[in-house]
Amino acid sequence: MNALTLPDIAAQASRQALPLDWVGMRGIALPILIDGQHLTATADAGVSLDDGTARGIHMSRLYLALEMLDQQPLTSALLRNVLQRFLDTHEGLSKNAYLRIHTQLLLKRPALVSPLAGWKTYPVSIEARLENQMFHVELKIDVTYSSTCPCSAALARQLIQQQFVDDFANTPLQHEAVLAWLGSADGIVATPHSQRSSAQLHVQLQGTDLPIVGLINAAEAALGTAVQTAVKRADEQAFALANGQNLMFCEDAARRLNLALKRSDAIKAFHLQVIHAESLHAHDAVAESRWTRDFA
Ligand SMILES: Nc1nc2c(ncn2[C@@H]2O[C@H](COP(=O)(O)OP(=O)(O)OP(=O)(O)O)[C@@H](O)[C@H]2O)c(=O)[nH]1
Repeated sequence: MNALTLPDIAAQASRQALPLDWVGMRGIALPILIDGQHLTATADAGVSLDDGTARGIHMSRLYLALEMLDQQPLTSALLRNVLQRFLDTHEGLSKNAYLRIHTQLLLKRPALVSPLAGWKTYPVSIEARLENQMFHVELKIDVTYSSTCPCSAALARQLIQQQFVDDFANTPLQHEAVLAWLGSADGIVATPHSQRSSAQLHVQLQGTDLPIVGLINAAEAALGTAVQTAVKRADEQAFALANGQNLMFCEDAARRLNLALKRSDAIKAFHLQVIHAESLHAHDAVAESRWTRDFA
């Protein structure tokens, strides 16, 4: 063997002629560009190995194709080009190509009342595949919000009523006295429980849009109680009002999100899950909803 000739094991014939569904690399570090921001991401890149007699795929070719994602804004068209490069560099070996990108989107969110703002992260996964020449893109996005239990709120209100009856029994009602009572600890003898909650949105996209920020905004608007960033007392009071006006079981949250996602023309189908990390229980309350657009 010539000293300059490197052994190429991948080009050898496989001892067992067997096609494989997915072969590639997981957890490749990568900068990507979304919404004008350079974000740190990891990518899982792979192809099917349809030629069962080939020993292996060419990992370096997939790795190098990912360079296309460095500089250009992430779009559906760019994802498709990367997948096509995977296949072009594996001609005769692979029919299907796969790419998953995991990142944390950073969005600056204004306070509810005060002129402040702060940053919030949203875990996002983008999954693209070119299968039998059909291109598919899916998004997974986590949105965190607050949920106050409507049952607990009703029970608390009943206790407040009872306290009112006790404190004002046989007393002529006077506006000033009632107002003072409402502002005292006796006026709010019980409080409903609320919890930090999370919505996990998994959507299949149609068309050319990659509406990551739009979907997050739509989900937060539908819930009405997104967790906050910078908070002064005026913001906390507005948040208390938002929670009071948006009392939610996990079922309510799932239904609100279902209706909001259906309104997006970019979505072909979705599966959503909401998780209320209960403060009443040591376990979580969970609801799921699926939907597929009817093209009939
Ligand atoms: N197929 C395969 N390659 C692996 C694996 N683990 C590490 N590699 C290495 O990935 C490296 C890159 O493979 P190739 O893309 O075939 O490299 P190459 O032959 O120099 O590149 P080309 O000339 O484009 O084929 C090789 O050094 C492999 O040994 C594995 O499990 N499967």
